[in-house]
Amino acid sequence: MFVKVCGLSTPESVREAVDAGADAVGFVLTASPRVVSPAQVSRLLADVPSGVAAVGVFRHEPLADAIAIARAAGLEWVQLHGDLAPEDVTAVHDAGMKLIRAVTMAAAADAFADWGEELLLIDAAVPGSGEAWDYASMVDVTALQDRKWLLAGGLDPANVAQASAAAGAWGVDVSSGVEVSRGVKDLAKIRAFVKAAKS
Ligand SMILES: O=C(O)c1ccccc1N[C@@H]1O[C@H](COP(=O)(O)O)[C@@H](O)[C@H]1O
Repeated sequence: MFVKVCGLSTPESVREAVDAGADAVGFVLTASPRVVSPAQVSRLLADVPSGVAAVGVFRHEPLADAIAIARAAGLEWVQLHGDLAPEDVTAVHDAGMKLIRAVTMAAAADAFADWGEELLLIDAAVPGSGEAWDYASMVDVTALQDRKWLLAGGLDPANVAQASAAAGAWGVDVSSGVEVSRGVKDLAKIRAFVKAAKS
């Protein structure tokens, strides 16, 4: 199970996620209680080994701005929430970056199709809200069969194993469920989440 831990803003939380076995770490570069600056991300990357994907998270920014900000931060991955078109996937790749394309669980069926992105992420209606949803509703979506896709929204150490199995997800992504309060990560929960997801 691929595990991404998102909304990291301190060296301690980055090190905990990496040591626990996370496959990807996320840095929020858009309006959020978890927002970090590109300069902060550059410093946090010192604790991310080459085998772990470091992802810049954006929502509603113009694509060119997101790419420029991610590049300034030293990131090779972007996670884009908001309205995207298939051409945007090409534009991210043309910029030499990899893409997590984020859609909500209520998106039109076409949004679940393979547009060529590295990973698809299926989230609650409001990203980063900690809101759980009907994960099992994804298990029969034909477009997701044999796809690399991440489940997100309302996951935590207690529900991640059951939720990912119910959805048929290839991986998971978490933010709120590993926090002690909004925007403040709980190191023990990060470790417990990765362990539960990979168990
Ligand atoms: O975490 C945020 O604040 C955020 C803001 C804007 C876009 C995406 C954001 N995070 C993503 O939301 C989910 C985590 O949701 P939850 O908090 O665990 O319910 C994950 O995909 C994050 O990358």
